[in-house]
Amino acid sequence: MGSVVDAPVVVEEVAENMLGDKKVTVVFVLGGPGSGKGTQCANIVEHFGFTHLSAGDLLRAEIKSGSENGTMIENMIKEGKIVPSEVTIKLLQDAMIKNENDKFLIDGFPRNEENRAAFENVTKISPAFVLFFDCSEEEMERRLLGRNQGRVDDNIETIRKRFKVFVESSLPVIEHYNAKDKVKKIDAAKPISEVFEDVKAIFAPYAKVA
Ligand SMILES: Nc1ncnc2c1ncn2[C@@H]1O[C@H](COP(=O)(O)OP(=O)(O)O)[C@@H](O)[C@H]1O
Ligand SMILES: Nc1ccn([C@@H]2O[C@H](COP(=O)(O)OP(=O)(O)O)[C@@H](O)[C@H]2O)c(=O)n1
Ligand SMILES: [Mg+2]
Repeated sequence: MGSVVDAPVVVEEVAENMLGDKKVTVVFVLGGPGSGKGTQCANIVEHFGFTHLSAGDLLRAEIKSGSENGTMIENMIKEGKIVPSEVTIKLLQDAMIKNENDKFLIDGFPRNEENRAAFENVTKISPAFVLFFDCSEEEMERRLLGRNQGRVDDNIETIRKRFKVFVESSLPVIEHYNAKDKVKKIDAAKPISEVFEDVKAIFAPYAKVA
């Protein structure tokens, strides 16, 4: 009988950041509700050739499509609660597979530890970095109440609940990545163009080759 020490070690290779046969770059864009994630993602798409995937937009599209999960998602959004990870991850994964780009901004995800761990386990994708828009609740509240997109969750009652969820569930995710030196924090309280100047400096290495 061969000793345990002599036994060949079989290392199972897990291909990191592969989506089918393409290698992808993913940036998580996080920050409280109203911090300007969607606004800045649109700028990044235009200047740096990323594809923007907003978890909230994908969930709202799922409600509109009349999917069997629609009512559950709608109720959770109205309450400011976080939809079960499997639903959101499937939407994000499908969107990345369908798109031929290999650079994605994932906006508003992961919003809690369950989101984060499940995404890592299911996709084996880790973010290149996490862009964190830091903004006071006072300013975010002002922006959300003026957003005027007809959203069922942009009312003061739901906004308060979303702030609480952000502090209790989403900030720990940012802390997790901060401990790995992966967080790039931006002062998001400034005017849109000034915030984008700071964003641009971070994305410079990803500049499109003309
Ligand atoms: N830096 C900023 N200064 C003032 N208003 C902003 C700024 N960034 C975004 N906004 C406005 O605030 C609202 C929320 O922005 P949005 O990008 O939808 O935030 P998020 O996706 O983080 O909730 C929108 O009406 C947007 O036009
Ligand atoms: N990862 C996510 C992202 C959004 N959501 C839900 O979608 C709502 C709106 O998310 P959003 O990212 O569009 O909101 P903003 O931060 O952009 O204002 C959240 O309050 C959650 O109810 C979720 O459940 N899980
Ligand atoms: Mg948004």
